[in-house]
Amino acid sequence: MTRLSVNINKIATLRNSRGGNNPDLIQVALDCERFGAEGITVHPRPDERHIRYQDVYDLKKVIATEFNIEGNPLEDKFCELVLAVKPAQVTLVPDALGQITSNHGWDTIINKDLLIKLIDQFKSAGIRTSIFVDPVLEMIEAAAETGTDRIELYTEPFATEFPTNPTTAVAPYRKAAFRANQLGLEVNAGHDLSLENLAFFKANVNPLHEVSIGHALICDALYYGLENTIQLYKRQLS
Ligand SMILES: CC(=O)[C@@H](O)[C@H](O)COP(=O)(O)O
Ligand SMILES: NCC(=O)COP(=O)(O)O
Repeated sequence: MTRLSVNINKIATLRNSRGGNNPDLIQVALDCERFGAEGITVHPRPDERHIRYQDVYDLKKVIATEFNIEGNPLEDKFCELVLAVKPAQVTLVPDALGQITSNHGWDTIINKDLLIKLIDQFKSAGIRTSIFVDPVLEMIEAAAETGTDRIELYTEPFATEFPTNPTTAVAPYRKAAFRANQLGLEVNAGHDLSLENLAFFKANVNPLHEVSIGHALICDALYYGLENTIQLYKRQLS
């Protein structure tokens, strides 16, 4: 089974654009769960341009499915936030300050000692860990040596190449998931997954424990409505 975790960053972007509380992030998270989402993902950034740190504390109080917090552990408040909130999962992402969106995975070889320390800290607090990586075998092998529970495969390159050459686009991900599985790592995936490319990705990448999807899903919800959209995405994963 592949779980669908809905990333609600874009709901917070819309809310923040007018300074009030419309749409209500907490209500949207609860509705995503009611409509079938198996998890909620947020990726707070230091500029709080979408998810605010306070949102993360507020969400934790109400979320009944799996709460996944993504972010860079080198940012000032990130580790403190995650350790206080204790989500089901933390996904470590090596984004630079001010980056528009995530655009690469960790170099798990160069950062291995740092990652070992962080993973130990989060796992000791009972939080499942995931490391955001490109589908490169050496990076996955080094990730396994950090003690992490999972990796999250960064899927933007797949999504970009998918329309012209789906088989070539998915090949590195298929190999990466296979190797991760051999090493005892569970596999998540995310970034630019969509209604168009998700079923093909799922059919080729095994095992796949969770996908986190935000941008395309929220765009689709403008046309199909949130409930229908979540059901459409879940159908791609069944
Ligand atoms: C790690 C990842 O791929 C997503 O969390 C993505 O970076 C979402 O962040 P933004 O919504 O800020 O683009
Ligand atoms: N981890 C990926 C994620 O949470 C959502 O990425 P996107 O669907 O907004 O590109």
